[in-house]
Amino acid sequence: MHVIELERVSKTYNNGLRALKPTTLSISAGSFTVILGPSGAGKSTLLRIINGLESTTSGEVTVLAQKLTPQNISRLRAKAAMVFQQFNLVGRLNVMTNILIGRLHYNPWWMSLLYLFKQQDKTIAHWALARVNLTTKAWERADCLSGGQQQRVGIARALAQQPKIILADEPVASLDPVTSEEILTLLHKICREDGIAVVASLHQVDLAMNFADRIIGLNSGKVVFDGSPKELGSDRLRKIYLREDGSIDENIQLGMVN
Ligand SMILES: Nc1ncnc2c1ncn2[C@@H]1O[C@H](COP(=O)(O)OP(=O)(O)OP(=O)(O)O)[C@@H](O)[C@H]1O
Repeated sequence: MHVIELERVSKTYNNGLRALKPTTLSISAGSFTVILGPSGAGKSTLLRIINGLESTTSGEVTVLAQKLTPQNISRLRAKAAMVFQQFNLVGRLNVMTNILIGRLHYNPWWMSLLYLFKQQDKTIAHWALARVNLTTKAWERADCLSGGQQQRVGIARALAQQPKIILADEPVASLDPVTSEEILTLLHKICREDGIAVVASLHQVDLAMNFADRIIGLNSGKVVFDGSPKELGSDRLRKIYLREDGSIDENIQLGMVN
């Protein structure tokens, strides 16, 4: 079953920049997909379109078998939770309240204004916190946690939405290599055990190779590779990271793949 389907979806920003060329692809339930590509390739644009945070210029987005429309966007957004590079926590609030923010989709707006939550929301938030192994930090201020712990809270907040999809926009870009590996291990475990499809954009090719079922390579808004890590040889990787002037992004270690 496909949880995400894009049919000739494109995006041109108001300044005329064509961030995504017509793209057709689908994502299977419970799969772990990594989007690779140089800076400015359109990775965030693609993720934000799936979540309805960015409008499309053309084409159709279908999430959980329903075409995205202004009428259903907030309901479907609850099922496609986002995880961000900068965690997007409210630093002055404690961890538990940050996780409960994931439940706001399900409550009336006036409850969210007052940070009021139902008992069921609290039960789900406790479960989500345990899922990321941070139960002992429930009442600490979010901005007192390490980067890795803050990202765990970001993942718990996403889980509190009870999503079918997690869209992670460079979830480890602000973390050291060991913590990055831990966070991706956690996302991978959640994907496998809870059957949640994860779509993550990454800059690290080695992590993509280790964790992805499928890699989508974007270059200048165009899908230039779509396959398993095994199929990603150095020639294909070069194609993903090729700049318009013919040079290759120097941060990419082409030796990582055969
Ligand atoms: N709101 C916007 N208005 C105009 N141009 C934008 C906007 N958002 C992104 N862009 C441009 O669209 C292109 C794709 O941006 P996007 O953020 O999707 O790339 P990315 O692959 O996620 O890059 P990075 O790895 O640096 O985050 C870039 O050239 C960017 O400057």
